[in-house]
Amino acid sequence: MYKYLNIKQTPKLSGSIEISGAKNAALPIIASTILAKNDVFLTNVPEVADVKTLLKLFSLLGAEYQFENNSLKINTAGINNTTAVYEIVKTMRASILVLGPLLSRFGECKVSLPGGCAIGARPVDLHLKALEAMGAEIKIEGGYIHATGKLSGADIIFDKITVTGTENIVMAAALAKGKTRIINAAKEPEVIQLCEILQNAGVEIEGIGTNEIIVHGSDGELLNFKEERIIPDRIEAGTYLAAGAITNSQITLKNVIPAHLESVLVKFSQMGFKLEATENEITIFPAQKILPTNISTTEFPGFPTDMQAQFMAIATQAEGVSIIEERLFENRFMHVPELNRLGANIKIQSKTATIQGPTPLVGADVMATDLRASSALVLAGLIAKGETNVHRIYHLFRGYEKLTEKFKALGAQVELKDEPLP
Ligand SMILES: CC(=O)N[C@H]1[C@@H](OP(=O)(O)OP(=O)(O)OC[C@H]2O[C@@H](n3ccc(=O)[nH]c3=O)[C@H](O)[C@@H]2O)O[C@H](CO)[C@@H](O)[C@@H]1O
Ligand SMILES: C=C(OP(=O)(O)O)C(=O)O
Repeated sequence: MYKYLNIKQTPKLSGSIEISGAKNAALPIIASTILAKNDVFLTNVPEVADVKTLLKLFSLLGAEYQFENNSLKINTAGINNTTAVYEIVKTMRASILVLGPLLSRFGECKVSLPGGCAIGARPVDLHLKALEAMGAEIKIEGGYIHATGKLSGADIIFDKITVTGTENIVMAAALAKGKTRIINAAKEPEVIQLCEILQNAGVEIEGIGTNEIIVHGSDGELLNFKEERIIPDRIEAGTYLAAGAITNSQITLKNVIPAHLESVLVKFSQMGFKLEATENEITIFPAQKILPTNISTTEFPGFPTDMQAQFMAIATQAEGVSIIEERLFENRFMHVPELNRLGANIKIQSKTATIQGPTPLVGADVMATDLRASSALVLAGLIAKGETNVHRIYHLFRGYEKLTEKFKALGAQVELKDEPLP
């Protein structure tokens, strides 16, 4: 039975919540355990659908794990199958993250080619070209990437900055023979944590957190992982701050790293919200007047595309015209027609959305189309008059742990309900 999320208008939120571990850090780090020779212990692992999907894939490959209370113990010694099947990859594109480590450990693997998704075409050509430069032979057969060969270090120049592309090549390079130089590498905190964990496991890596990473490969020797704690989810944190902002309330988030949210915090303060941050907490305070904003999404440390939809929801309540440009994904405005159904006045021209605020919102039935688009609809539902029902919410559970519990803890009236049969 499918569920939908019923949200009743909530004039004010209050209180505090804990932010979970980052989905986009946990996924590559779990993938990297393919390179381990020992049991790996990870804590602060979010219990979200994407993590469970990756673990299901690991079971199919022959790995063993225990996952309880956000702690994961994983052993990949028993991997005896190197095919990531379509049935898994179609539900989660990030499955592509097993390509680099499987190939570097086993010299052969097959990974279903991820198709496009709701936010764009999202090719993986840059991952494949980089692996070819390291000596892999890549064939596309029956919808699968079939990669073979022993990897050697190489100079890789990414034509575009790619997060999972950088992660795949760092993992491939960790076991390759010789030195791999990745130029135009991604600098996201999740990429940094993956590099640091591999470094703690014995791989020499230079330039972590810069756009040129150098990995000295172990030439096939498996790694000795330490126990590691997944960093807090900066996008989950940004989403709850956006809930504070759209309801113009004071709320506090615990277990966050404010430095990972700098570009997002700057936009909140430009919109009139006061913020206070300590080492691992952030409090947002109401604005006297919500000001319009101009946002252009870009790679870290710029404004993240994964926060674009949430800011669009807030911009519907700003006094004036906001302009939001989406520069990373060509189809990441699927929330716009749904926000307009709630009463927003948003026009799209090519990569740019123009939001005329403030517009009163009125509850309606709306459809979630992808993870962050869904969260923008939940935010809008908090302030929409009456009740809003967000359908297809399985998207939300890909990336938000204990979503209803956390919103309820902040005083929101949200309920999961069973979809009535047609
Ligand atoms: C699991 C994970 O960490 N997902 C994040 C990751 O996705 P993901 O790693 O898939 O995103 P990329 O950084 O690779 O994509 C950036 C741009 O490069 C393009 N591209 C990428 C690879 C390639 O081989 N060819 C190519 O053309 C993409 O289509 C996109 O236009 O970074 C995105 C950008 O910050 C975030 O929105 C996602 O939440
Ligand atoms: C786009 C996202 O995830 P993915 O890359 O897994 O689709 C996201 O986390 O917002």
